[in-house]
Amino acid sequence: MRLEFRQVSKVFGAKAAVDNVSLSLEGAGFTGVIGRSGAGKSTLLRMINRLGDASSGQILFDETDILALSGKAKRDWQARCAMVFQQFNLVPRMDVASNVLHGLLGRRSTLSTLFNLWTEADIRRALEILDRLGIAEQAGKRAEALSGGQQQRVAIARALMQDPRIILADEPIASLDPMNAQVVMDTLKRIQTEDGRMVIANLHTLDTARRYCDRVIGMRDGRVVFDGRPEQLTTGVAREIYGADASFSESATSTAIEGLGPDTKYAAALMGD
Ligand SMILES: Nc1ncnc2c1ncn2[C@@H]1O[C@H](COP(=O)(O)OP(=O)(O)OP(=O)(O)O)[C@@H](O)[C@H]1O
Repeated sequence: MRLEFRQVSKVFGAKAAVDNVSLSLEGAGFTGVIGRSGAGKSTLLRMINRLGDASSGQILFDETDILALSGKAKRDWQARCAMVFQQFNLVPRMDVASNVLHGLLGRRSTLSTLFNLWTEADIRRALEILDRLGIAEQAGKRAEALSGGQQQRVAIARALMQDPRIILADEPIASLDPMNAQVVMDTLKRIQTEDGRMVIANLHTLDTARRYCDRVIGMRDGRVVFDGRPEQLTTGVAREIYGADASFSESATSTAIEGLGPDTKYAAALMGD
């Protein structure tokens, strides 16, 4: 599988949130997109599954121009590239299993959705996915009763229900404590390596990008300013991506997954959040 951006831009008013980006992703890798707040990471991701349309350029998936899709073809594409969000976007009062089954929305008739007419096979699959992600025992609970890390795993389970080729994760761990962040990142890594899905994740910390990604894309002011392997992501390169001055410190972008990290408020301030 191949996802290719050809001179893609997205303009809001006079501002180019994404500015003439060309890049190509091949196969089932784990790609991290990093950059300070406002660099254009979310805008880039949202264009892939057509949550936001590009102003110009082309995005090709295996030679299909996905920006030209409409109607059913567009909905089918959106099911093939599922999105996971920072705030999980679950239905809080609904039980976990139903939240997962809602991943099938768009593939079913409105009527069967309205009356919760899931097939037995669908329900079995939802439970299998929850089991695989280690949260089967939560299936009957309301989503809002779960911890943030568990909720994000439910969101990933909902995404998997669509059997997507691509998983787009927009700051999937930004609202989680270090322990839960690690569980969620491990989960994303597993479904990339075990299932052969392409994962593209916007990440706000360098150590996470280094630890989980095969490839890192650095964005600054809408442009791709770095595209390489995690080991090429030196402190100097990071400084260029984040545009930080001499006070930039590598550890300031750490999530402290290992429990050694810095004050994350300081990191957020440094990156302009
Ligand atoms: N709907 C919109 N209307 C106007 N401007 C927008 C809109 N969405 C994004 N922008 C602008 O586009 C730029 C890129 O935003 P984007 O959210 O893609 O950045 P980001 O790197 O994901 O940042 P963050 O980490 O804060 O989410 C920002 O300057 C932002 O203000």
